[in-house]
Amino acid sequence: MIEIAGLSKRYGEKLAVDGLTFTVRPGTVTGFLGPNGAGKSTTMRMILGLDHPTGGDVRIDGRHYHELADPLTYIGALLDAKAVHGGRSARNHLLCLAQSNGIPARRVGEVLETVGLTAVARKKAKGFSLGMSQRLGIAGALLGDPRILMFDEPVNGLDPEGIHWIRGLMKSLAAQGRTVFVSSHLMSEMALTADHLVVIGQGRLLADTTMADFIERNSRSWVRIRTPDRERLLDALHTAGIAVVEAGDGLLEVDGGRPERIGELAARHQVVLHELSVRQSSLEDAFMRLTAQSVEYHAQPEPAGQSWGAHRIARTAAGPPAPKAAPLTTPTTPATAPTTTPTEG
Ligand SMILES: Nc1ncnc2c1ncn2[C@@H]1O[C@H](COP(=O)(O)OP(=O)(O)OP(=O)(O)O)[C@@H](O)[C@H]1O
Repeated sequence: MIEIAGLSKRYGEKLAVDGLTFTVRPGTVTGFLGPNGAGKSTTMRMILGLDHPTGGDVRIDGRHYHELADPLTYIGALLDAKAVHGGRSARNHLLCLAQSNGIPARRVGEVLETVGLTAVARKKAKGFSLGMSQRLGIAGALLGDPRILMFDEPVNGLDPEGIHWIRGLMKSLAAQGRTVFVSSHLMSEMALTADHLVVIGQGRLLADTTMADFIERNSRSWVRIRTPDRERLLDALHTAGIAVVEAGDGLLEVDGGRPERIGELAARHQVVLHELSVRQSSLEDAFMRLTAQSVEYHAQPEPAGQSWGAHRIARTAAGPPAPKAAPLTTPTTPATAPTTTPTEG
């Protein structure tokens, strides 16, 4: 277990980590998400005692990192895949780590096998691709057979087979009851791997919740309609008490995922439909909404409005709700209230 309490880190004027409190528990993969510069790596460095906190506390199974004898046997980490002496072979690099942590040399062969580097074990690390270096870093993390594993952006540089492999590895480590803490800035990646999510932005905690809860709160669907009989359909929808928004390009949208009622209503009023489709918001969109205020480096202005930024049609009695980002901090227990409000009877 990793316990983080009121953790802060200041670099001069920059408050990189700002009062973070959360716990990473065993038996699950916990995804650590945040946009670039959010403070993920700084937090991970403080967990490993590589950076000194300005305030707060980090404990690994109840102890500070520097209090751990043979720390690699408690917590294994991959922070920077290229932080390896390039002149050493993969095998020698791991042997040095093993010797300094009281780990038997036979583990070196085992972890090289696990990460698929046996064939290049005697090659110098400086010749490794980023993907091979990631695998070597993961081998180093696994070396001491630790109960806690921490990976900073582990899929970086891996090919699709490698990405598939690392997902499986993380899940199997968690299934063995280990604590697995993995950072990413890709929600879509975490959705496939993590059971729990800790989201930060500009060093602050934005969400600490289960993946299932995040999906339940943020999975929205709506019905998209294209019709040449726009006015007649609007009248019919209005009379039926169904709220609708105009989404530009002549498109109409109704919150919720029940196209049957709209299709039947259109048929009753002899309205021609050119499109009636159910659309689903992506978790990546939800993550971007959650962190929108805390993105440090914008490559370009905010993208032109998703449909829900579209203006509501004045004649509707009650339009569908604006999208809700997850609350600033969410409980670890599943939520009961869905974010989508039904718009029709
Ligand atoms: N040694 C340092 N000196 C000064 N500022 C630093 C230092 N390390 C990190 N920072 C700053 O602290 C903030 C958090 O950086 P950090 O690398 O922890 O973010 P991150 O979430 O890991 O980002 P990324 O996803 O881009 O790796 C950034 O603004 C960064 O510029």
